[in-house]
Amino acid sequence: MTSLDPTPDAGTPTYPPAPWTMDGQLWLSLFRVGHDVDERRPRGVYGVALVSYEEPSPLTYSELLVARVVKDPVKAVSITDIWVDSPASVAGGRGLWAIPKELADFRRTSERGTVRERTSWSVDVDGRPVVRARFTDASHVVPRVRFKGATWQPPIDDHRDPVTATLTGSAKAAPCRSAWEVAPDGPLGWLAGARRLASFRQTGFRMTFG
Ligand SMILES: CC(=O)CC(=O)O
Repeated sequence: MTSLDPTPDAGTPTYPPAPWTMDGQLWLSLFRVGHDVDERRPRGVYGVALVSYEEPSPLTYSELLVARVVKDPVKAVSITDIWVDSPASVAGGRGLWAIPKELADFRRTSERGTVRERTSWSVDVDGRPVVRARFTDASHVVPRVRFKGATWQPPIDDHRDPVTATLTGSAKAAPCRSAWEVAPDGPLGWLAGARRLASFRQTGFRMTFG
């Protein structure tokens, strides 16, 4: 895998060139936020996902992201908040696609029975909780389905214009049970009172992004 140094500055982590073909697993819940939070976070439905990017992905890391669907100027998902535990992923996400990644600490434990799997996640920033979440699912027994979509991100850092990126892939996907605790005084405190609508798990996804 070749790497790109996004700027001539020493100190910026190198990252793989786009597109990234990523393998992993994902846990997603949809929440309805009943009030406008700020300009980037109007009232509406938000997806909150925990993702584990695994071998043979060109970068392996854990991720917490919050996103909503936008229709203008394109129909796409726009990520409002995102943390990962890989400095190279932060640099690549920001440099290639204007995805506003920051660093956090992640812990995940999983227990698999004959059919069901139970997974717990915790995410902290600077030693302070952001979210805790628990899931129970059986997605590893369902057939694989294809998905495709796009992200649209307003400019950050050195970007002058919004950035759109496409994604296509497949995964075993099924509804799951979830329980979330969002730290009310943490960076996602604006989600703390939101109503959970549904939860899904993707096992064994492979997607090409960008
Ligand atoms: C390719 C990516 O940037 C995926 C992600 O980390 O959100």
